[in-house]
Amino acid sequence: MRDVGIIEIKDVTKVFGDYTKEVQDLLHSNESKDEIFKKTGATVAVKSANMTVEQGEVFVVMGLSGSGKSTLIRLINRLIDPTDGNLIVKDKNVSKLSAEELREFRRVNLSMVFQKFALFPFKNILENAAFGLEVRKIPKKERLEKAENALRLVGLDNYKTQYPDQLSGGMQQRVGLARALANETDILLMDEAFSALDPLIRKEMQHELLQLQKKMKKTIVFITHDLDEALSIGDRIALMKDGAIAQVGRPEEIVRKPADDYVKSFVKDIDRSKVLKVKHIMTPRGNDWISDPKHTIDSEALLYKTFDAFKEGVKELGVEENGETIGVVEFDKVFEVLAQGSEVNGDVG
Ligand SMILES: Nc1ncnc2c1ncn2[C@@H]1O[C@H](COP(=O)(O)OP(=O)(O)OP(=O)(O)O)[C@@H](O)[C@H]1O
Repeated sequence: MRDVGIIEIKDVTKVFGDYTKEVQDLLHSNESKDEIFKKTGATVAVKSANMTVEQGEVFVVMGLSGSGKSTLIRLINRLIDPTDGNLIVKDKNVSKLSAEELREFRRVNLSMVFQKFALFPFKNILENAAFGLEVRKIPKKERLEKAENALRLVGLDNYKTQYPDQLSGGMQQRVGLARALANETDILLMDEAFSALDPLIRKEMQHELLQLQKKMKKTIVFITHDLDEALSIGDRIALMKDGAIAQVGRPEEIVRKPADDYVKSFVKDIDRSKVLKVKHIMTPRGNDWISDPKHTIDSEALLYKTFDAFKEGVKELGVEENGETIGVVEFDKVFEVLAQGSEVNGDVG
């Protein structure tokens, strides 16, 4: 892990409309987005946002419609220019790049996956997956090879000669993912990438993304308005409200230690056993480790999956990742986490 994040968002504000002195003063005096719009006609899409995305993590940006998620992701690849603040991606200040530098920078570093993306009906799956590379004028042989590798990663290599209308919605979305993976960039920006899929397929895609991520170790910024999705795939989550970031934290922090009443209201009705994973509450294997517990569970398993073992009288489970025991989860801890309510800023750890 690097000392600094791969993406650093520093005091970034985006205002649509004129950034007049009046707007700036209202922002400084912490006036609400609605009031600023009423008084000036300017929309505050992102407000003094600060966050750091670490290399190799799945960083989820979550919030209601209009909270500023899409604007934030578009600021990262500078499809939108910030009104104020700095965006540092891989040590480069993206706001300062010339048009030419920006094009090259995006090509090497950033790929984007959208909810809806154009698959060309007259191109087969392989050609569709290679389309991003075609735009970049990569020679045909090379781009088809890369696209084929990417299709293999998403489990679609057997379908490469099919056409989009022969594939299900979930499979089509995988082609979109393959198209982004074929670019071989370190960073993937995913904007509501699974939101158009029906619930079961969506769960499946979330699972596959995490499996892929274990192999690829990309840095993924994933936007969603769905709390379950955020909790299930995010290493960390930023929750946005009216353009501001209300909290950044690991899933269990968001659920157990909401930073304010807004975050608390977001998480209050969730079934913790179905969103928190074993890895979220385990005690990591330390120097004082004596021996592996007899019974084990996968680190990605949801908490309710521990119930059967605990019902049998087992008191603790070894937590496994890639066949290695990385920690332990005790019955008492699971019980404590499921039994307690969340406390705003409370010390519940
Ligand atoms: N091009 C634009 N011009 C003016 N206002 C805009 C523009 N794009 C976004 N906005 C406004 O900025 C705010 C943030 O929008 P944004 O699309 O980033 O939110 P979001 O959280 O991604 O919402 P959704 O989930 O509905 O896509 C909203 O109030 C929106 O109306």
